[in-house]
Amino acid sequence: MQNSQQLFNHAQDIIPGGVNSPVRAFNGVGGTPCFIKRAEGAYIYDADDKAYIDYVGSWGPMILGHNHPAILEAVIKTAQNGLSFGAPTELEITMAEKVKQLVPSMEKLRMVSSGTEATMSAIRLARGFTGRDKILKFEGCYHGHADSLLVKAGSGALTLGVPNSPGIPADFAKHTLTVSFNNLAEVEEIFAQLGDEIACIIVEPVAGNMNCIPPVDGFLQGLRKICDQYNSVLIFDEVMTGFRVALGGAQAHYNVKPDLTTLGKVIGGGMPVGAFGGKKEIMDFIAPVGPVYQAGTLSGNPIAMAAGLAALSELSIGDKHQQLADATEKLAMGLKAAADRNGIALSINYVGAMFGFFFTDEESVTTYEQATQCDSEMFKKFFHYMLEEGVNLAPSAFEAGFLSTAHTDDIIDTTLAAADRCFAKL
Ligand SMILES: NCC(=O)CCC(=O)O
Repeated sequence: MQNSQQLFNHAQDIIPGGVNSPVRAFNGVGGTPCFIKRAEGAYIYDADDKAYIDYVGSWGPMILGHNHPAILEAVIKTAQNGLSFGAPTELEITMAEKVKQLVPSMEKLRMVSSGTEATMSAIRLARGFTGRDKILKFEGCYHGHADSLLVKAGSGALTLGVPNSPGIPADFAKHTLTVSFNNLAEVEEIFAQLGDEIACIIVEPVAGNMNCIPPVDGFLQGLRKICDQYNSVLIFDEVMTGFRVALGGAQAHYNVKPDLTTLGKVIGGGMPVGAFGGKKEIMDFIAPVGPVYQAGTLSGNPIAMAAGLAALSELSIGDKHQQLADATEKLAMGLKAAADRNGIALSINYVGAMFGFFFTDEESVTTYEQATQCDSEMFKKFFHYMLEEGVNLAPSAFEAGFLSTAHTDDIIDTTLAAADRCFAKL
């Protein structure tokens, strides 16, 4: 059995950067990514059999912890009937009903195989429905890697310094307008000039791809009002926040109803799944009912539906989101206290089971500028000290952290004790 370093050396010969998605490559922090052998609950285990408390959670899906028995059982049982049919199944209806029950603004929805597919399809639908080409997004928000959306993008694109990726024709990118997150005045200004040409606003209601930046009071409500005024479609990209900041997502948490919602991550329980949906009249513009084309060989795949349904069902039992919010608050408050004890300036944001911390003197971080001006060298050091201590954080200062129901008080205490030692070393 090879260790992570040997595997990484080998992988780089045959896979670009040794990884199948750039955020895994440790570009933001340097060093060798941990190759993972297995995971259970709040822990992942690398090729050297070292255990880590995991705050990445496969970048979001693992809200019930890794390898949850109910999800595993659903996958195994469903797989025995065949892996894919390319024909409709009852499971897809059950899934659509479940999502609609939890996120009522999704009157009709369609399943896809990733968050990128969900946002790409939602954008096309908004354009087809309104007959307009321009879209509005926010700097530092990331909505997957479809062409129109890789403009001033967050996540790995921001970490690698390629928020405007080569390969996207200028003729495509020119239709994507960008303004500052949490700045309603800029949105109003651009709509005053071009409102009749803007098909939609797409926004992460809590920005999770430039660290973790919640919306300021009135921001999401303001976007709703502007879209109503100009007959533009309001799209909440809840790939990260869906079923995470509340059972009904950020739209339930902040009580703002979008026209369309995109989902991914938690909805697949760890399998490749995404979904988009919303108002009936808009969704009925999709083929085969309407003219806007969208399709997928593996869309609504039975194993993926079974895994996702098991995750959503399990998540609906009891008040898991209160437990998740309490655990996240304990972690956030504890990190802040540990930083204070060691004389380190730290600012923390958290909502539901999502958090981010910033090495900065600023009391609160609400903008892209603030997030990108934080001390990234300090983050790199802290990341590696924590990794040595057996705590796995997202390997970039621009990614939110995630908790799961498997993160018990004891596990958080262990994390905080490690953080205390790491802050002391900075
Ligand atoms: N913020 C990063 C993601 O959400 C996606 C993970 C990936 O790009 O691999």
